[in-house]
Order: sequence, then structure tokens, then C-alpha cells
Amino acid sequence: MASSRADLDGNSIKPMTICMIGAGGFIGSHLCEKLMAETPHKVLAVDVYNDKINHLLEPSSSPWAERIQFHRINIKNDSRLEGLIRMADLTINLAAICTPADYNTRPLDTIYSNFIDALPVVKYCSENSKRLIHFSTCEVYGKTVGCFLPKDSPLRQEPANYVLSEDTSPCIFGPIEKQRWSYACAKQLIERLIYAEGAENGLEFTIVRPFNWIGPRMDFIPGIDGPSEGVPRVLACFSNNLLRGEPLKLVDGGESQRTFVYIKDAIEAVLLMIENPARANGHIFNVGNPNNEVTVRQLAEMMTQVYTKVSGEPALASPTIDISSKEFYGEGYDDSDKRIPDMTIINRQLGWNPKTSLWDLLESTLTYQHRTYAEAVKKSTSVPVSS
Ligand SMILES: NC(=O)c1ccc[n+]([C@@H]2O[C@H](COP(=O)([O-])OP(=O)(O)OC[C@H]3O[C@@H](n4cnc5c(N)ncnc54)[C@H](O)[C@@H]3O)[C@@H](O)[C@H]2O)c1
Ligand SMILES: O=c1ccn([C@@H]2O[C@H](COP(=O)(O)OP(=O)(O)O[C@H]3OC[C@](O)(CO)[C@H]3O)[C@@H](O)[C@H]2O)c(=O)[nH]1
Repeated sequence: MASSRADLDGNSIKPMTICMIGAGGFIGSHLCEKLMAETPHKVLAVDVYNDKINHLLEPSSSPWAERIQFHRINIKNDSRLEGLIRMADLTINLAAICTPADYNTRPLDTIYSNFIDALPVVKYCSENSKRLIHFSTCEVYGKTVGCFLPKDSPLRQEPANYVLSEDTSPCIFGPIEKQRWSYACAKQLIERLIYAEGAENGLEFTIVRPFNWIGPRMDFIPGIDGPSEGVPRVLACFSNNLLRGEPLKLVDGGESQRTFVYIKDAIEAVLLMIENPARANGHIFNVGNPNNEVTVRQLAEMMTQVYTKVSGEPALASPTIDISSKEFYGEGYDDSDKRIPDMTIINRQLGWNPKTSLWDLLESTLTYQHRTYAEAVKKSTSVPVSS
């Protein structure tokens, strides 16, 4: 680990203490790994779970044992939170319910988690003059302007109608009965509150809008390390189908488009924000990879090809199957049509660009999924021989 680190302006970076809330999740686990391996910073890791960071917490003889501490705290109701925020130089809040299957089926939990539970974090940072990096989402943009235009309108080709820009794009959600938007709306309101704390009370903040970060340790495989009936995000849904040799389910034909960025590229952007406060404070950053755009159907086809390569198992004759969103997610589901991040601001402020192609990131991720889960899935599906 380098001790003489310099920021983007050539100033040396002092070691800091970071209170990371939601450190036990997908993004948190990669951020903890990066901070331990490449920086001298200390992490107060707050979460209700620690399975994804256990490899960093044990053994106590590891080179970073003194620099990471796990606090099993539910931020809904724990008075220790303010003390941890006070002890830290910077708080990063990742804690959230952020799987679309929950937005329309558990809208109250979703709104509480993404708005109400984040309020004390913002308040403690503001009152104690502590810097905050808050994780929002690309979903705050909702749908694109372009999707309301006729299919053959040339205006659909104008970037202003589909590229999502922090300072200029509107936030377009569906009606209230489409409870899918409970998450985006809660995230938007907490963004507005943080922004207002900055404007009125001088809170030093950065807001991150991740655009479909994917990679190892994302979510769970149903019936293996998560509930059998659980519905994780698309990477884990499709991984589960591939591991079980069943067709990948395309919701409403798989026509929605997404841009996927490799978690390891995205974590580089977060580290730049952490270590360059003068360039990151007061900004909202899109973090995604505009070059990795596919429809969900194309994602399914590419994942099928990559999985065949890394597992050595043949692809199914019919690798995908269509399913309605009502059957897959239930009443109240709706979707973002297209998500291309404008990269101008992050590029200008932090000089960050994503590097990894979709094929390459799927190859390393599906190699991990196969190595981690294939045996367990095989065992769970093998029929016991009766004597
Ligand atoms: N992964 C992405 O592509 C993506 C995209 C958009 C936004 N985000 C945002 O980034 C953040 C992290 O996402 P992730 O993909 O790592 O999700 P994740 O579900 O893997 O991680 C969230 C973590 O927060 C913890 N948590 C939730 N409620 C808590 C509470 N009350 N007290 C303590 N811990 C709590 C969970 O246990 C979990 O470990 C979220 O705010 C999410 O909305 C992620
Ligand atoms: O088996 C499946 C699962 C999903 N789909 C469709 O894939 C699209 C992407 O789904 P997913 O990655 O699960 O979620 P979203 O991109 O819609 O939303 C996330 O984006 C960022 C974040 O804020 C946090 O990660 C979250 O809200 C979608 O069109 C599904 O319908 C499928 O076809 N088959």
C-alpha cells in the first residue's frame, strides 16, 4: 500500500477515517477491498450483514486488520450511528433497498429505506460538519423524453432526448399507482434534501448516480445464498438461470436498454471522489459506461455465449423465454426505457473514464459465478437416490 499518495492536483493525501454505511453490500464490499489494498484509510464498516466482507475482517493477522472495523448496526434504530459519524472524516451512505422486485411489492419499506432512514445520516453529517458521499441512482431520471415521441420521430435520435445529464435532464416518473417509482422518488427527495443542506447549511456533499454497476458478489443466487423465491437484479437472475440450465426470462420482451459498467471501473471513480474533495464536493456524478449499451435481450444472448465459454456447458436450444412484467414482478411494475449517462461532469472534475467492455466484464463475472455457485446448485438440484 502506497503511503505517499497524491490527489489530482498533486497535493499529498492524508489518511482518513471513513464511516461506510452499507459496507456489507455489493458496492460496499468492493470499495472496502480497494481501500484496504491500495490506501492507508481506515473504515468503520456499518451494516446488518458482513458475509461479503468477511474475507477482509479475518484473520486478525491480515495487513489491514487495524484499519477495518465492523459494526453490526441497523441504521433505522441505533443510537451508535451518530458517534461513528463523528469519529469519521467522511461518511459514505450506501444503505438501501435497491432491488426492483421490492419497489412495487414493498413500497413502504422501499420509501422508508431510501428516504426516512437516510435522514439521520444527512442530519448528523450536517450538524457535525462532516463530509457526505451519498449513493443515489440513475433511476432518478426515470424515463427518457424520447420514449414519449412517435417511434419513427427523428427527434428520438437527438441526444438531448435520451442522454441523461445531471444538470439538465428532467426526472420523469410514471403515475403513483405504478409503485415501481417509489424508489426513484425517495432517492430524488433525499438528493434534494442533501442539496438543500449544502445550499442552506454548508454541508459538504457528493451525490453518486450509479448506472447498473455489475460484477462478482452482486445480490444472491436464489435458494443458494438467498431466499428461493427472491428476485435479485438482472445479473443474478440470468446467472441463476444459466447455473440451473433453464431459459433466461425476458421481461416484456427484453426491449429495455441499459448500459452496464464493471464494478472495478466504477470503484476507481468513487476512490477519486473520496481523495479529491475539492473537485467532488457540491457535485452530482453519473457513473456508468455509455459504450456498453445493450437491450436486455442482447444481454441475455451475450451472457449465454460467455457462460458456455467459461463453464464448458452447452447452451440451451431455446436460451430465452418471454414473460410479462405482471407475472414476473407483479402489479405496479414499470420500467426505465433507456439509460445512457452523460460523462461530461465526471470527466471534467475527476478525469475518470470506464475501461472494461461488456464482454470482458461478463467473462470475469461469470467465471466467478460458475466457480462460486456451480457445485452448490448441482447439489441442490440432484435428486436423492432412494434405497
Ligand atoms: N449496484 C448498482 O448498480 C446500483 C445502481 C444504482 C444505485 N445503487 C445504489 O448504491 C447503493 C449500494 O447498492 P448495492 O448494489 O451495493 O446494494 P446492496 O443491497 O448490495 O447493498 C446495500 C447494503 O446496505 C445494507 N443496509 C440496508 N439497509 C440497512 C440498514 N437499515 N442498516 C444497515 N445496513 C443496511 C444492506 O444490508 C446491504 O448490505 C444503494 O444505495 C443503491 O441504491 C446501486
Ligand atoms: O430475469 C430478469 C430480470 C430483469 N429483467 C429486466 O432487466 C432490466 C434490468 O433489471 P435490473 O438490473 O434488475 O434493474 P434496473 O436496471 O431496472 O434497476 C436498477 O438500476 C439501478 C438500481 O437503482 C440499483 O441497482 C436498480 O433500480 C429491466 O428491464 C428488467 O425488467 C429481465 O428481463 N429478466
